[in-house]
Amino acid sequence: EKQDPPTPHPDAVPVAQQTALPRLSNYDAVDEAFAEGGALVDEGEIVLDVDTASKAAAGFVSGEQWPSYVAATDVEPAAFVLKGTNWSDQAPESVVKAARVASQALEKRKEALTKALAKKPGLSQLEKRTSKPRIFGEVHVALHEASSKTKRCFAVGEGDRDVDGVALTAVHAISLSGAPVTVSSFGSKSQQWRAAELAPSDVFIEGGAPLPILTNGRLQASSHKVVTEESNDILTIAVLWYMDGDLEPVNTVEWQTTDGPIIKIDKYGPPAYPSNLQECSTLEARSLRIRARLNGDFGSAYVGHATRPCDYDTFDDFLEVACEKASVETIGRSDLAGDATGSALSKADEATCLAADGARAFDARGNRLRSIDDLLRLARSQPGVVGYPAHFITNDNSWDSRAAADVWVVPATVHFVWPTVRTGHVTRTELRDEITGADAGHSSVITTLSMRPQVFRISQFMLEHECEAIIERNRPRIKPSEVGLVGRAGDRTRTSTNAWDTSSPTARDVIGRAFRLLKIDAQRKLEDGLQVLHYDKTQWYKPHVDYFTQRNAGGGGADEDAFSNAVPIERNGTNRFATVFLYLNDAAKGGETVFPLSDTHSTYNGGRLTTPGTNRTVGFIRDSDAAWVCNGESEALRVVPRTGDSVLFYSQRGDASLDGYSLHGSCPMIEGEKWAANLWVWNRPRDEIDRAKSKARGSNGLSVVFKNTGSDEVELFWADGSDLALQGKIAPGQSVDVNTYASHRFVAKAKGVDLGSYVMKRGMDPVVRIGG
Ligand SMILES: O=C(O)CCC(=O)C(=O)O
Ligand SMILES: [Fe+2]
Repeated sequence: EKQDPPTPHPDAVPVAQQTALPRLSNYDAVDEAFAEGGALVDEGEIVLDVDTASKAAAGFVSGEQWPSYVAATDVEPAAFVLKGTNWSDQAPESVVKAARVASQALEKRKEALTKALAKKPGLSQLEKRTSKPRIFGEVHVALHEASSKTKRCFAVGEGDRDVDGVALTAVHAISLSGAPVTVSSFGSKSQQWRAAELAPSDVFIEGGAPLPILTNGRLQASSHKVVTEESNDILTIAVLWYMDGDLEPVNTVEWQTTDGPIIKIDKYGPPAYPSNLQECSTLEARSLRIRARLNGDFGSAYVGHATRPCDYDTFDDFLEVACEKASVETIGRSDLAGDATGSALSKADEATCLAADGARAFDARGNRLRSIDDLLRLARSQPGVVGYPAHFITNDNSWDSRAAADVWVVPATVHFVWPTVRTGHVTRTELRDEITGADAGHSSVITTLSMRPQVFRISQFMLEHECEAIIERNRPRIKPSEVGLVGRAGDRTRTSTNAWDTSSPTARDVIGRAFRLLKIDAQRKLEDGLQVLHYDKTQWYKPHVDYFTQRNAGGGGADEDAFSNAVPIERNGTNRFATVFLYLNDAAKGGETVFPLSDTHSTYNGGRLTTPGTNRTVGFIRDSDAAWVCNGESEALRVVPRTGDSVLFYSQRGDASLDGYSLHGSCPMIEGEKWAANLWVWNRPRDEIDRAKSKARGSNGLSVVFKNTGSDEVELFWADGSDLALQGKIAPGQSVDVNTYASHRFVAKAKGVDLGSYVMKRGMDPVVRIGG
């Protein structure tokens, strides 16, 4: 389903053309046109004949300057806006009457509309900023000639300085032939078209945008698209009310009055309201494209909006408004979820957009934005059309335009996720710590490798000597890898060996850098420490996901409920969020990190291996497919290890839902050896799993040391039914630690001869001596 472009006003006129717009100088000419044409005006029923309306429109277009209102576009619809304390004295009678009908209809519905609006997301904060409750009225008149197919009327209000306004519009569409017309209105929040049949005295009412959509610095209440018979000219008279900061206005609303000075409205011109910021008083004030990084699939929330930084007095106001608006546009949109389940993004609406709660904003290169000045600097650096950056109004449907934004807002409780933009997209980033200055000068290049799952190569993430230091420290410490909540020796899906490095100085440096890459404040409880991995020839790691599900957290034998808090999208849920995977050497051949479900498959839709499994079978993949994704025929993304590079991928989408597409593994080593390390970073502190882990250990899990007390090398096997799975080789005098379970059985051999069989029991001596 094709999306409408984000906020940009479809009539957005490039600056160069704006100055060419005609201005009306003489209202009398308009009025005369109406009068001469013999407008038929009755109470409650207003009919203009085509000739009258056309003349009026022509009058608008050919005029020069007209005080207290502006004017017309040179393209259809011919439109004008009436505004100011005395506009009703100036407007043609017919327009005044029609506007009054519309406004009265609005008045009748006021209570219901404001109640409905109060329930909408984003308005809960309104009270906080309530200043003096005021309601402004404004009338938009547009003539839609019969010849055009698309007839639109935009009710565009003035920018609300503190951008918390609520707008309501009523449209009175008058068919000039007297036949009923259909008016469709596009709800800026619902993002849906609503249609109504209008008889001449009917008024179509729309509860307007609860949050501002600033278009050219204006509050766009709603846009009305008029659909009618081709042979029918239409005059639309839209009455726009906008309320400043109060949902229950105490004033009586008089549609035809506004307090405050006469304000010149120039539909495409500079804002008519005062701003503390000089920047806002010029046409050069640019909008920024705002998106929330809430849905990760396809790279980003490609629903976004534009706003001008100069319209905000404080950065926190900007953040709150931009974030709530972007969130509202994203949440509940199943079409943005993009996964097999099609489940809408929803839980993230619990996330708050208040800076004080931890909401933040970043530019597209991951730089944290902290002030209006930061925003203005960014806006000034944008090429393109004033008001709308050129790439924002493009028809180009490519991922670039859909997935790009100037500002990425991140509500509190979720994390920044690097915009993927498109495969091959490159960003350079500084990994310096803003506070301590650590890693100054260390910049890396981030290249998008896959949109779904979200995978990036970070080149030059580590220096060569750091890689060497980590290898050398851990070479003597590695032992057969553990998988799962309580490591299960003997899990044959993983044949590499590993060691945990949580504290060496190099490990700490690298972990700090990884947090800076992720834009998360470093915290021990958010990481698992560096896990160093070593693969010898033929060793591999079957594709899996790095996050825990209630199923895999059980560790195959541990309490199934051991870890019940594994749904990160739930309140306080925590799980692995991102993996920063480090390549410590160039693997000679094989050993690529493979992503079987990556969108790099040309047969992605409907092809082999394109579903992320089900909730209970996350990461499920047949052995034959696991082998297939590693051979050349498959187009699965395979990341070739390169010394010092890292691959970053996310196990959670931007709204903190788990992403089954993050399935990945290590292809078997064909030649040489592979040294690598992973850092798993959680979305919230991992206390919960630590508790679950000790509970599991306490019930069924055991930690046992197998010590070779003989003089021959011992091979230790885990007996999986009748299969023997090699766990590792133990040199004479050496030992290995194994995490296992009561009732599991191990077999030791030397030179192919059985030395013994050992059944694990609770309360057993944790040191098992083999041989000698
Ligand atoms: O070795 C690799 O390339 C992947 C390892 C992995 O998936 C992990 O450590 O979780
Ligand atoms: Fe993994």
